[in-house]
Amino acid sequence: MISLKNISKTYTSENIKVEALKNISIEIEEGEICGVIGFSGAGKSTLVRCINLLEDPTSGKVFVDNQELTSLKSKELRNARKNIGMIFQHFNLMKSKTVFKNIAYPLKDSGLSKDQIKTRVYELLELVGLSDKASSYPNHLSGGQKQRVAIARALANNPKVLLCDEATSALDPQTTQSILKLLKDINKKLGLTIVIITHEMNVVKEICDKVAVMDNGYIVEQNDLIHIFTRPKTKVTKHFISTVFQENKIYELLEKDYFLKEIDEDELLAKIVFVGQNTGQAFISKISRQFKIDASILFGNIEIVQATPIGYLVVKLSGQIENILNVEKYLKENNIELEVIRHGKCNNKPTTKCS
Ligand SMILES: Nc1ncnc2c1ncn2[C@@H]1O[C@H](COP(=O)(O)OP(=O)(O)OP(=O)(O)O)[C@@H](O)[C@H]1O
Repeated sequence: MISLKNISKTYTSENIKVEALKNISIEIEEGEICGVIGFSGAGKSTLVRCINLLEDPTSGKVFVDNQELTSLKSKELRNARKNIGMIFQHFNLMKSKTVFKNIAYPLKDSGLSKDQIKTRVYELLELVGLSDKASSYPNHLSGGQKQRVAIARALANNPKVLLCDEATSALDPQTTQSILKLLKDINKKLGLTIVIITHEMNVVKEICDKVAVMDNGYIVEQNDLIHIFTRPKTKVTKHFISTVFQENKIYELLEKDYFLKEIDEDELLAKIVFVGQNTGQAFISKISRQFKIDASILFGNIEIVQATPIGYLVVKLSGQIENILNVEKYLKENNIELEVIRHGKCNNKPTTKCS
């Protein structure tokens, strides 16, 4: 549905050049929800604004619904843009107009009669759960309600794509959940393709099928959600995953706790990540029995990602080095990821693998 091919974008102002996007390519399938995550300044907004050509790429091609937008003249582009709705962090509603008029606004040149517009607006109000707010003004609505109006307005022309630029960043966690649920419902009901820009992995975790991770103008990693969660490759992806599992807090605790910091020669501190069916297996007692090692669970967490449980444990394994290496091998063979945090034999240096 969306295809970006070798997109670069360089901003030039007062002779200063900023390369916001560097040769980016991504394919987003019809009906998919794709999250774009990255730190501030990574290029996320620029990327999403290149999809509807609110920003003109410096080079590269943009295709939406099999149409190359980058080759269109301005009138054709205006028409093509009706296929792409967009919502923003601060809602961008017209304060002096009622909810009804805000939603009706994009329909003004649609050729629909007054009655048809009224029917359409009420349909949209029902879709976003605000049937009783038609005559309210934006200032009398909560943040979540304002974003619902913005969603209704973005969907007025029956677009096939919805772009969401930090759409939940100004909302509290509970309202964020309700807006994400609404987006998921709309995605299912209308088969809408959705691109969500965010800096929160919890948002991605909640509704995305696929994730693109951005850093310094590049997409450094893109994959389906479970893959990103269980086998992140880059440092920046690992950082975002760790925010969900609260990994940083775990490491802080480990640093503070003298006894864990100074583990014995025959001890190993490791992170174990396991997915789906593996979460139900008694692999801790299995490795303990089979390889004659002691295994203590120091921290544990199971997150549900797209209806798939992902388990995360920090364990201390004690035993002979050969046995511990066999444990590593066994877990790998069973598709369970083990990452060494610290090994006693390596003078407690973090993330050092011993053999
Ligand atoms: N209109 C502009 N003129 C010049 N530079 C710009 C412009 N818009 C963005 N930039 C620069 O391009 C880079 C990418 O910005 P962008 O807003 O796309 O990042 P972002 O990941 O969306 O950041 P944030 O999460 O803070 O919104 C930044 O270095 C930014 O300063």
